[in-house]
Amino acid sequence: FSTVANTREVVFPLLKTRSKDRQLRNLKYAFQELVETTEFFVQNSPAQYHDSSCFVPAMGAKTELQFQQSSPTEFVLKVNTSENSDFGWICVKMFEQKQLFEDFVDTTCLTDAVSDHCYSLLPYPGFPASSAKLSNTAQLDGLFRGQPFCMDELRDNGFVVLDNGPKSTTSGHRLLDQYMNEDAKKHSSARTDSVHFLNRDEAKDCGFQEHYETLMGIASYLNDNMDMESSPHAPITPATKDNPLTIPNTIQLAEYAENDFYKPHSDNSLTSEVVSDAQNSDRVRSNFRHYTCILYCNDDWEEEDGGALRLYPNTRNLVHPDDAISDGYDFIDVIPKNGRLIIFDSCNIHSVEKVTHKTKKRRALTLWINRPNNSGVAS
Ligand SMILES: O=C(O)CCC(=O)C(=O)O
Ligand SMILES: [Fe+2]
Repeated sequence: FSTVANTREVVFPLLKTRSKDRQLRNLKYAFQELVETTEFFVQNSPAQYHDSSCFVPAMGAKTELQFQQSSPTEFVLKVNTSENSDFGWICVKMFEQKQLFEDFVDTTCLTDAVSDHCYSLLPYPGFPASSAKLSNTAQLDGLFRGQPFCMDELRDNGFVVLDNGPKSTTSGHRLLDQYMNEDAKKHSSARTDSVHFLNRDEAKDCGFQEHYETLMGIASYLNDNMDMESSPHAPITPATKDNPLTIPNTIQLAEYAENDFYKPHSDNSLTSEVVSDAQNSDRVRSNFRHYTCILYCNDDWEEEDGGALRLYPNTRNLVHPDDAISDGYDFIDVIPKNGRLIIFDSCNIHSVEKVTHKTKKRRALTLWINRPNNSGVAS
């Protein structure tokens, strides 16, 4: 798509058909159906209706759309807005109904506009950490008190492993497994596990309420208990009152079966953009994630079963995750034992080594704690 003054457009190549006339007529009907079935769009006036034009009330009456033939081989969606994000939203709405158009035009150009739009949106900043309505603060206190220097460890080393988190049972694991279907499978070259985002009710239904609340409670605990003075060795700046940690409302359930893996990556990578502020030579971060918290739920997992979490503690400034391996950075292997909880700096590179056991499932519940203020994300 291109920008011409205040008109932005998406050009749809017409698919080759025998009946051009019918194709063009059907495209106009498709657009009318889009306008009629999506409240986001409203027809301009009955008189103009046959022009396939409409407006978008949510964006002010001035944002007008036209959908028309622009050449013998192309149809074009024209949007007269100066706002890139308005244009992006319109493409998203059209994408949601793209089956209306698919038989007549190639909609790939829409996919590009939608993904550009999604990447341009700021990540969601999360809810206040104190909004976690906990029924088990005692449990959380116990978790951290069992390891008196865990806050210092987290601050100074960028990770801490706690072994007294809630444990789960085989019958509970079976309930979690119900969420793993073909849709949950990650068909990606970077990772092959299956994932589902569990909300509070789902966690409760499976008997994982304590797991959910423990994970959700960590951010509030860190806000209250972490030493606000930054240590000279600290790889991470701790949260402060001005830059508190926040939480989402779901936790990721991920399952790895035999041969599943997750290649080295950062949960909050550096983008190729460089911060313009001369005082800060860091590049722009891709999201608000500050700490990754993972709680493992596995029946007797052993080292020889594979599936270790391999964490490279001093790699938060690497742009290319594979450099952690090729440049020989130090790493630790964390065996995903039942009830084990790891908290680490989300910027550090880590991987899940290939699961080698033939039948065991490797389950992990992950919560990403955000720090939206002063995060390094470009605004
Ligand atoms: O399950 C793990 O140990 C790590 C998973 C992970 O890196 C992720 O989901 O981003
Ligand atoms: Fe990760």
